[in-house]
Amino acid sequence: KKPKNYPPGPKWLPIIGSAYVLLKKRKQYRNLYKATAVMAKEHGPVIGLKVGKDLIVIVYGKQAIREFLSSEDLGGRPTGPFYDMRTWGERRGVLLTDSEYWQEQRRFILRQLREFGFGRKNMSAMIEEETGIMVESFKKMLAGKSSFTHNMASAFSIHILNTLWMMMAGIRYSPEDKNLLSLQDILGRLFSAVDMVGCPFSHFPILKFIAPEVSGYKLYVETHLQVWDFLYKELTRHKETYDENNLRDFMDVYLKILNSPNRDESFCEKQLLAICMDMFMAGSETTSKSLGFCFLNLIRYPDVQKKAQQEIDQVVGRDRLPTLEDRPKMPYMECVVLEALRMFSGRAFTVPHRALRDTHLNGHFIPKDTMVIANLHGTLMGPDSGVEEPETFKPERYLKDGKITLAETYIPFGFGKHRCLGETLARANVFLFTSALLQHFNFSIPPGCPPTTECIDGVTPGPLPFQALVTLRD
Ligand code: HEM
Repeated sequence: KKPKNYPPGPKWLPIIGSAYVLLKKRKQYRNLYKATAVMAKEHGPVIGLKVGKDLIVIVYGKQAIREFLSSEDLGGRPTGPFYDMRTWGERRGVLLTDSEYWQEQRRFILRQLREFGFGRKNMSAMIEEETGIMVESFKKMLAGKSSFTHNMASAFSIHILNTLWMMMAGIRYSPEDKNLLSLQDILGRLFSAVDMVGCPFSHFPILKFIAPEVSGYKLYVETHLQVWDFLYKELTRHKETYDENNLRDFMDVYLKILNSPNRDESFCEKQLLAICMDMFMAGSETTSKSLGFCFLNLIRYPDVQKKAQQEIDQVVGRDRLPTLEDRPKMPYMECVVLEALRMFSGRAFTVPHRALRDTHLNGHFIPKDTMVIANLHGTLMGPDSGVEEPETFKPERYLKDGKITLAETYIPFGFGKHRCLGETLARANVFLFTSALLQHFNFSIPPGCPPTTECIDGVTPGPLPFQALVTLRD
């Protein structure tokens, strides 16, 4: 039965609840973010759903999103068979990262990542090396000609995986390496098996038993195990080569804590693997798809590209790659990054939260354990976002008198207790990859191949494959 004053939403049918409306609308609008934006028009900024056994609330619109992300009561993380590490943690007997544990781990991760990867110097050098590799591989693809066409929607994923894996385990693979390609493949399959608002088998647990293949359960378990094994092998290697006086990466710093006698109980080996898994899940597709949106728009808006290149030429020149030290002198490029992030997050959702106790949102009752998730389209592109022509790629919108000014509604990384941990790394990656490529190449629409602006529906929406004509700059 619907709880009293539960947020308005489509009618509930027995057993399936409102899943059928969500599915129908999703099919009609081809994207979950569009479907839920339309539902917000019908029902208001807080939409109450029931999918199978789960209560799910979707939040849309700038004010409701602010209230949601500021709420302590809504600061839990989902439990149960779900997209993140917990499911797989449960099977493996991990200490569940419920809210308190997570906040402790979160503080630790942020502190340590500042040293291995997020600290300005290390991070810049690490990403620059990778951008250099990407520029060289593009030059190879020219094969003596002045231009070639390339699918830019998926061009970045291997390189972004490398930057993440460098930070976690100190390993850089060559772009053709078997291990790296297999990791990319496994993660890709894992993403296709899950969904931001859960998977069929999490809402209808019986599907696990009666339809393991069709419900996606089998694929989900298999791919999780593969990533787990990949991480576990590396952890074993780290333990064998560990040297207390030479901490190489995030795994080593965590091992140091594990070796100390008075460590807190939330620290354990499985927790470390779970964090690595989370970082792959949260950091790989998000960053590479933001870069995909960036280049999709750079070919659609050649004037923006030209302006960015002028700034790069002026500040960096052509003799060395751009670094993070150049960033304060490149406000236009910085705005290109901000706009690319808006294009990505404006079609995405926050991570799912869970109501820790009975509470209220926007005047409606939210029972304990309801899953709550925000559609960021509401605050970054929606009608009340305050963003003019939200579908237009316009870096200038952030520049006021030569200074970058961000509106309160600009929250591509969320905010509050679950604010993105990887913001610094993600922004550095988008900045350095985009400026290094623009420094060396022009990108344009190949004759007769206009790109589509439709995007892939899924956990993280990305541009559909599109070709760019890549030409060496003179
Ligand atoms: C362009 C790239 C990225 C975007 C747009 C992005 C965006 C977000 C958003 C919107 C959230 C949810 C905030 C909330 O629910 O309140 C989030 C959470 C998170 N992100 Fe990112 N992210 C990006 C890259 C990364 C990277 C590179 C990493 C890791 C290295 C990362 C790690 C995380 C983690 C661990 C969380 C969960 C935090 C928590 O629950 O406490 N993200 N991100």
